[in-house]
Order: sequence, then structure tokens, then C-alpha cells
Amino acid sequence: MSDTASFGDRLGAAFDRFGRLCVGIDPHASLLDSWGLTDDADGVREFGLRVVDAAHGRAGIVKPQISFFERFGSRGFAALERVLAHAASAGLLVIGDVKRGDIGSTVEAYGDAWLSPGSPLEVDAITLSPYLGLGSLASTLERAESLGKGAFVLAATSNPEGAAVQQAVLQSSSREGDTVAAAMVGGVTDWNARRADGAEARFGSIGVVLGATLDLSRFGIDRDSEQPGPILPVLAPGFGSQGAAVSDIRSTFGALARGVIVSESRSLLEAGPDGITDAIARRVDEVEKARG
Ligand SMILES: O=C(O)c1cc(=O)[nH]c(=O)n1[C@@H]1O[C@H](COP(=O)(O)O)[C@@H](O)[C@H]1O
Repeated sequence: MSDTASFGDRLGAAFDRFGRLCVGIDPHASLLDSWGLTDDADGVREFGLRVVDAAHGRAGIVKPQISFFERFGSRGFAALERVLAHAASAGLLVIGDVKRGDIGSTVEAYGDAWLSPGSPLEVDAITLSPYLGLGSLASTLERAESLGKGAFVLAATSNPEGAAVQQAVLQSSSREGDTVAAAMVGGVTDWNARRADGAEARFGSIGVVLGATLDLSRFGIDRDSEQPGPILPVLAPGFGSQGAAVSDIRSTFGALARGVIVSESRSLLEAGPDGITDAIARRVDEVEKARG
């Protein structure tokens, strides 16, 4: 795959080669302890490097959760830089779980930090929060795509507290009457369709986050509606520790399952340093079987 390939193309290639599993790199203090590592910057670096080694050749995508590195300030960020470089050299697609959102000009700076080629924190895609409006992310999404990068916009999150905001109905916008969650799904789908502009992209470069723990119909999301344009990438956390089962991918996501990335952190990481490799390999197989 060429360096100029879009994020959507690279995501499709990762799916074809390794399946749909995304391995979360979430070095919780309790996991560091059970892995025999110290709860400090050295510990999170070592943890991240080992998870990358376990994913290498077995899964195509990893998702470092930045908060666990940020706990240790500049040393934590230095540790993260090492982990990101190791993941990139292993050929893994890296989704930085940063959940950034702000006024447009500020989000652009986050985009520079995480998506600019050569940046110390460069990843392939980031998670973005649209609480300041999807439009506040537009210039960053555009820049991401121009660099062959991607982004995932939170739409319906896996945590129970999200519903009160995400099920609220829009009063004024071109999507008046839609829930917030449905407006994000519709807005990103249309974005990808416009950007593809007749080109034959299989997957869009901008996706949404939809929790696997949810009944999407309660969020006003029609899982089976015809989508214009390329397949919508759906980052789907909530499997494993939060209760969703891989066997439910089809019943939960319907036609949206075509773009689902199955994201799991603790349920894999709890296998420990000796079991993580097998846990990843097993889950990759289970996900492929569930998708049929
Ligand atoms: O954007 C995310 O990845 C995310 C969105 C969401 O709706 N729910 C959610 O759990 N996440 C993240 O996904 C990971 C889930 O971890 P586990 O519950 O351990 O699999 C954490 O890093 C969360 O921050």
C-alpha cells in the first residue's frame, strides 16, 4: 500500500489482512501491577511495547488510550512516543484515543500534534468529540484527509451516561428532528460521500464511534438504511469488560457491521504478559467467525 493511500484504504487493507480486532493499549494501574510493571512512565512504556509486540502479525489495529500515559506528564508522553514509533514500525494502524474537541482553530492544533507527518505523536487516526458541533471539527477532518489520516467522531458512546446527551433531539440545524447521535452518523456519512466525489473508495477516512453495548434504535440510528458513498468506519468499543459480546456484532450493528472495528482493551490485557498473544489471536478468530 502506497504512503499516499487514504486512511480508509489502509483500514480496508488492515481488515483484509488481519480482520477487525483493534487492541486497546490501556495501561491501568491495576494492569501494570498484574503485569509485574511499575506504575510510572517506565511501566506504561514497557506495557505498551509488549502489547505492540503481541499484536504484531496477529491484529492490524491498536488504540493507545492517551490518558494512561498523560498521568506521568512529560515522561509519560516520552513513553507514548516510543510506543507509537514501535507500533508504526510494526506496520500497525494506530488510532490515538485522544477524544479532543474545541473551537475549530484549536482543534486544528490538536490535528497538527497527532496527525502531521513527522510529529513526535503522529498516529494514523484520532478520536474527536463533537460537543462543540460537528462543524468545529471540519477543518481538522479536511486536513486529516489531505494527509492520508483519519478520525472517529463520537456519536453514541458505550457508557450509560452518554445517552441523555446523545439521544437529545436537535432543534435547529439542517438535521432538525434527528438525535445528536443520528446527526453525527448522518453528518459523517455525508462527509465521506462528498469527499469521495465519485471515486471508488471502499471505506471512508472519517468514521464514528458507536458503543457495542447500545441498542442503536434508542439513539434514533437506523442501522440498515442505505448509505451513500463509501462504507462508514465504526469504532466500536464496549466488547469484553463493558459487557458486549463479539457474537452480537450483526444483531447490534446491522448493515453498519460492514465498517465495524471491534475494540477491546481490558478483556485482552487481563490475559497478562504471558497470555496476551494467544488472547489476541483467539479473539481475532472469534470476530471473524461472528462476522460470518
Ligand atoms: O473512543 C473510545 O475508544 C471509547 C468510546 C466509547 O464510547 N467507549 C469507550 O469505552 N471508549 C474507550 O474504549 C476503551 C474501552 O476499554 P475496555 O472497556 O477496557 O475494553 C477505553 O479506552 C475507552 O476510553
